[in-house]
Amino acid sequence: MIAIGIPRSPEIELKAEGSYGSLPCWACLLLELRTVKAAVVTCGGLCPGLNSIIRGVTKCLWHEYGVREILGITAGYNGLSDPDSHPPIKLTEENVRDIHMKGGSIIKAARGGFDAEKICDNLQRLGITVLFLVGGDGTQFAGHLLYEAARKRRLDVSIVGIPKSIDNDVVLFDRTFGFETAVAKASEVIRNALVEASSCDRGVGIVKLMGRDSGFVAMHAATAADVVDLCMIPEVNVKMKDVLEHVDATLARKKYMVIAVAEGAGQEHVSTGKKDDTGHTIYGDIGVFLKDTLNKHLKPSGGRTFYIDPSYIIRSVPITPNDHIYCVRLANDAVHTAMRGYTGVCVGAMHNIVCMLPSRLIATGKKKVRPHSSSWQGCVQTCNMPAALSGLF
Ligand SMILES: Nc1ncnc2c1ncn2[C@@H]1O[C@H](COP(=O)(O)OP(=O)(O)O)[C@@H](O)[C@H]1O
Ligand SMILES: O=P(O)(O)OC[C@H]1O[C@](O)(COP(=O)(O)O)[C@@H](O)[C@@H]1O
Repeated sequence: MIAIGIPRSPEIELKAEGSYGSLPCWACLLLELRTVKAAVVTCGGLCPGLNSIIRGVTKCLWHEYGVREILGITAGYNGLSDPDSHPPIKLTEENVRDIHMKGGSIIKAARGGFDAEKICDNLQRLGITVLFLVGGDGTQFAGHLLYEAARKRRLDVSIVGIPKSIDNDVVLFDRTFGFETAVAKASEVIRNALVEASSCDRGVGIVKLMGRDSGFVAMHAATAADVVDLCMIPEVNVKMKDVLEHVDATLARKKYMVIAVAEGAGQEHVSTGKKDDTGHTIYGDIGVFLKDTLNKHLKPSGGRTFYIDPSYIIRSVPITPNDHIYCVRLANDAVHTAMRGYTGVCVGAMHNIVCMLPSRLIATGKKKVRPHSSSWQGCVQTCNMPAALSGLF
């Protein structure tokens, strides 16, 4: 594993030196293991693989370090700020044994509830010395704030983030866990849409996929399914006139077609101008807009749409085998990172090597599809989309 520009937690280093003179850190940690109390929390929306991460962290702590005090914090940051209302559960080697077989998070994932000072109080009160934060850029931003607050108090706690995003929109790291699973499920749904569309004269299957700000799921699923004629992503603005022309040309050629659209695509046509309580933009429904617009457009010629919105089905499925392997790797490396006293960091793969980076870097924004990239242009080519919809003009 590689550490990029990261100092070790000074508090932990000082203590180790004070207690054990010049013993190497690894040995110090082995001697300190009796005092380790770990906790893991899952924040934000669901994503395939959360249970694999919880299990991987628990098993690594249990078997590699002999840690027996492991808490699953329930309901995201709510459970850290207010553990009396959201009591933690004990994680053991036994009660996590088979949890990777199902989707979701056994400790529940949630938004809201972040309060750095209250969380520091509770970390002290519960005696937590190692904390794993599983969540997206928002969670890791909050994780950075928590690291700063803990540092000010000189709390002996290692805070290590494991970035999560079904949209694969986490910056700097190669990919997020769960993304491959989402693409596999989304491709399957796209093929269902093909069955409907192609079993009807002038049928148009529309599949709306997750991706508020980044179109990786739609792009990869469209490319992988290899039956899509139009893919729309948030990073590429399109004119409805060009969309309708492409629909007409495709139907004239094939008599049916399939559209994969990311939920954040085409917001210029459906913008609500509103934000929710947590400050996130409320997106207009591009899927329903496309369905209604195309139904109106196709009615005179006898065509129709088949609209599928599988969002929560996709993110609630169990993890695929390769993705599970990635989760185990991330979980193990997160544990090794924390047990060496690093804090305020996230772990993830860069060029397929698991690295740790300061959490504040992960929180600097969202990764986006680049319209000029070979991935997007490859998707455009696979879908046989015209230049006007390619994002190049
Ligand atoms: N700027 C912020 N300041 C404080 N807490 C935040 C901030 N952004 C996110 N959080 C906390 O992290 C949680 C998860 O963030 P969110 O953006 O909803 O999902 P994700 O982690 O998947 O990006 C939020 O509900 C909130 O508790
Ligand atoms: O309905 P919820 O739970 O607010 O979540 C919806 C959003 O979460 C996402 O799945 C993204 O979440 P992550 O990238 O953090 O996994 C979006 O694609 C979707 O719009």
